[in-house]
Order: sequence, then C-alpha cells, then structure tokens
Amino acid sequence: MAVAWSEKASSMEALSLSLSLSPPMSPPVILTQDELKKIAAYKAVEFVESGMVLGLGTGSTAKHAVDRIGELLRQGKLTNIIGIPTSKKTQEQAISLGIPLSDLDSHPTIDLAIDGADEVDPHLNLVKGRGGSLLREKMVEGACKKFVCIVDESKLVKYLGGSGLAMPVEVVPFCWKFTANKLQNLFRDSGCVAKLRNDGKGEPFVTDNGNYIVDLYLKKDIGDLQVASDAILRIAGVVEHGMFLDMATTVIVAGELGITIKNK
Ligand SMILES: O=C[C@H](O)[C@H](O)[C@H](O)COP(=O)(O)O
Repeated sequence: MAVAWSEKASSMEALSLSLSLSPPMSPPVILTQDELKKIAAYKAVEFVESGMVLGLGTGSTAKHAVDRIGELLRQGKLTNIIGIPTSKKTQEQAISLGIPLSDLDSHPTIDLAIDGADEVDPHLNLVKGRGGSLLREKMVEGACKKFVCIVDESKLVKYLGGSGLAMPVEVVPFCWKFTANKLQNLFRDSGCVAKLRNDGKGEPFVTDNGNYIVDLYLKKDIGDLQVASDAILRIAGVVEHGMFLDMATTVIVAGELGITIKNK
C-alpha cells in the first residue's frame, strides 16, 4: 500500500532535520539515492520499541537505520535495545554508537530486523549480498519475528536477477572454479555467467566467514525460485545464496513520490 503523504512528511521531517533540507511543504527537492535510503531507514526505525532484540543489517541503507537507532538510544527515546549485527562492519558501527550487542547463540529469537536489499520482486522476495554479508544476514533475518526491508525505488525488479547485476553465492574457497562452473551450468538456460568476486586489488573478495563469493549474472528469469534455491544448495561447495525467499515481512520503498509500505 502507498502510505499517506503525511507519513512521507514525518519521515521527510526527520530527514530534513539531519540534512538541513527544506521542510516538506516547500517547493519540491530532488532527493539523492542516499537521501531516499535514509528516508526508508528512518521510517523502519519507527517500528522499533524499547526492550527489543534487533537484527542490525549491513550496507549503505541499513547503516542509516543503525545510526538512527544509536541516536534514539543516546537521546533516551529508546532503552534496553540489544542488537545482533549481520557483519563485522555493522558490529563496529554499532559499538561506535554504544548499541549493546549480542549474538544468535544468546538470543536465538529476534523481535525485528531492519536491512537493505539489492533487488525486491513483486512478491517481496529479495536478492541480498552484493556487500558480501548474505550468510550472516540470512541467519539473523531467518531468526526474526519481523524483517523490515528498506530500499530506494531503484531496487524494484520484475523478477530476481532482473537488474542484470550480481546474484551472489557464498562458496568455500576450496576448488571454487569447480563450484562456479556447477552454478553456471545450473542456470545455462538463463544465460548465466558466474564470476568470482574480487576485492578490487586483484585478490578474491573474502567474506566475514572466510569464504569467497561467486556472482551470477543472468540474462533471463530463472523460473521457480524455490526450485532454484534448492538446486544451488545441493551443490557441494556452496555455503549459501543471496536469494531471500519469503523472508521479508515488510518492505519499505522510498521514491520521489513518497514512501510505499508493502506487507506480506
Ligand atoms: O551484503 C550486503 C547486504 O545484503 C546489503 O543489505 C545489500 O547489498 C544492500 O546494500 P545497500 O543498502 O548498500 O544497497
């Protein structure tokens, strides 16, 4: 559902305060992608209540949500929050903000997670992991009662893989080429090309878990997502993939025309 303009306005006000933008009723402001991410993140943090155990997402959108949670804790507007970070980077950010942290061993049930995504399809299935954090994200978000996904409208796709950008798969380093070939063959009818992700310095990108990422580039829809998921996970050498099927309970989309909240 598209939310009322007033709901957009409240998030815009929150954003205006921190960005010193004009108030919502002034002439239209062209928002950057990062400002849209921040609007979605601030809206999601409105779902947070004192006493909650929170899954803290990773990426440029989730970073805004973690910052906001830290800000509300500092102001005493939220209390007794426990955060479960989905990456080492988010862990460092949360520590720097004074957010108390724990892990899934001590808190196997999480009240709410807030995290970004790389793609969102019309059924609220997601692609995640272009930042390399998909495994911990899937573990944490799979343990949540509610998972609020936050995106700007550029992340909306007709089908997963439809952006033409990477669909990440975390693999063990041992004989990664063997695993990458298996993945490419699995989706050859969709024109799949599998590439090892590099770290930008000529070395393989290494995840927080010591694994590699093979990115799948697809030219066509891969069909039944659950069948595809099962097939990927049956390949020895695969640790996890970045399709998050039926996991998001809510997706908040920030666009030039306002916020849209989609619920499962
Ligand atoms: O591994 C990274 C995560 O899945 C991110 O949540 C995802 O890539 C979206 O990141 P961003 O908010 O930076 O677009």
